Amino acid sequence: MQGLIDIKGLSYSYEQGQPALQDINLTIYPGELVALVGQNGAGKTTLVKHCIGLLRPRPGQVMVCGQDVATARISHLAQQVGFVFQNPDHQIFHDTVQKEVAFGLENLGLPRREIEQRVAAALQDVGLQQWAQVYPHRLSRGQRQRVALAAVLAMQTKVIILDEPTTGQDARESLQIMDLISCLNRRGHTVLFITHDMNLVARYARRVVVLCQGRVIADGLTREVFSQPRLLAQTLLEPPQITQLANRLKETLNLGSQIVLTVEEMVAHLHKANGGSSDGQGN
Ligand SMILES: Nc1ncnc2c1ncn2[C@@H]1O[C@H](COP(=O)(O)OP(=O)(O)OP(=O)(O)O)[C@@H](O)[C@H]1O
Repeated sequence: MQGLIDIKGLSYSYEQGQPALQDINLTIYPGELVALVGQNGAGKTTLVKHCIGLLRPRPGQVMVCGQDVATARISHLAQQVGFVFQNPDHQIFHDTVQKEVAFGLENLGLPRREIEQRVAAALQDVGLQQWAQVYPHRLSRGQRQRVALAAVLAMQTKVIILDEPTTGQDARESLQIMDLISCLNRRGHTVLFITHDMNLVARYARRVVVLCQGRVIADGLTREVFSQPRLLAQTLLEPPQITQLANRLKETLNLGSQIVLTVEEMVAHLHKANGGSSDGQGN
């Protein structure tokens, strides 16, 4: 299958810096929901900036929806791939939420009625419909993050990339954002998200890519990657606590080689160990 994002031999160094990326080879396929993880400075943001044309490969090649980012116009890429920055204030600059979300659509020259419909739908998706006429910087950081997400949703891009989408959200809002992202993925968007939260990875991502010092050190099913705690430790990451607890109780729970990713799975295994019948495997 052809990848929507296809990265070959990508390396990158900032001026006078250590290499931020070294020989990255990575393909993201249509319909995937992939988590990109790694400790601070591992190169995650640098990698995704190449996918939206903010950085140009040197050397290497990055193809996004069939376009080579080395030569594609950013405005063309923006119709295929949407990007939500870690800090929403880097992308919010209009004086109402409505105008902010409409901006990309106006640049595309869409009819007024379509713009209004898309903006309303996007604001509804992120739960901000009643804030349409508000000055964005009056909103909380979590709400501003959702304004930025709405602006991307309104563009209806095939690919959505999010750099730590739950930063500034409380636990309930984080789950709401991730549920929305998961819903967008089921509606057909291909999603790549950066996070430091391994519980979110375990709950939402079927595939995880681990970066360490600019290199991909693991890329596979979340369940398989989290079954290798020593590999994760190279980049100071740990599987979720529930996964670690289940590993310690492997024999009691009769888990064999099965990996537990969520509390719900743990409960199912406990139930089974006590004579119930659920197999508890999700992703
Ligand atoms: N604009 C820049 N100029 C110089 N060096 C940079 C710049 N941006 C990032 N770097 C360096 O490149 C390396 C990778 O940074 P990057 O921001 O991609 O990592 P990250 O994994 O996204 O980190 P974090 O989780 O802290 O956001 C780091 O060593 C960082 O200091």
